[in-house]
Amino acid sequence: MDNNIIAYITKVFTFDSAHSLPNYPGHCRNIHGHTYKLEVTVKGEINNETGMVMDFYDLKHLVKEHVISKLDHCYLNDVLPCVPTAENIAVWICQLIKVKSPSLYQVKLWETPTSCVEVYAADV
Ligand SMILES: Nc1nc2c(c(=O)[nH]1)N=C([C@H](O)[C@H](O)COP(=O)(O)OP(=O)(O)OP(=O)(O)O)CN2
Ligand SMILES: [Zn+2]
Repeated sequence: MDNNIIAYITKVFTFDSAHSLPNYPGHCRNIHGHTYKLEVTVKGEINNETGMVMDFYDLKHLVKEHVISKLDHCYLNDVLPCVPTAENIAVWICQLIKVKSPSLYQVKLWETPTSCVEVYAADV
């Protein structure tokens, strides 16, 4: 394969967390839980020797160690320094991963099966 070919690889995770949205004009101001689905995308050149942008194994362990372990079965209001909306959680995750992996491209966070947010590493 020629070098310099760019690809985007994505690893998918789930975690269960509780949160509440203070001052929200509805029942989401009460503590409730979600099974969040997290999609982490890394962009890079396909390495000629490995045939990979990044080993899925390495991406999995990076995200589990630095993100999932901090959020799973936790009360997000106690973890994040801001209101734990889907948007803020995704930005927080994106910043954490970007420090560890500069080739991070995008974080997509599903709060419910019908509600998601996308944050691009270039924007945080
Ligand atoms: N922009 C945002 N809006 C809302 C957020 C958020 O994080 N960002 N969060 C909530 C609630 O926490 C909760 O997620 C409710 O979301 P919603 O999509 O309304 O959930 P439903 O189960 O009611 O979804 P349906 O599929 O439409 O039944 C609220 N808003
Ligand atoms: Zn919620």
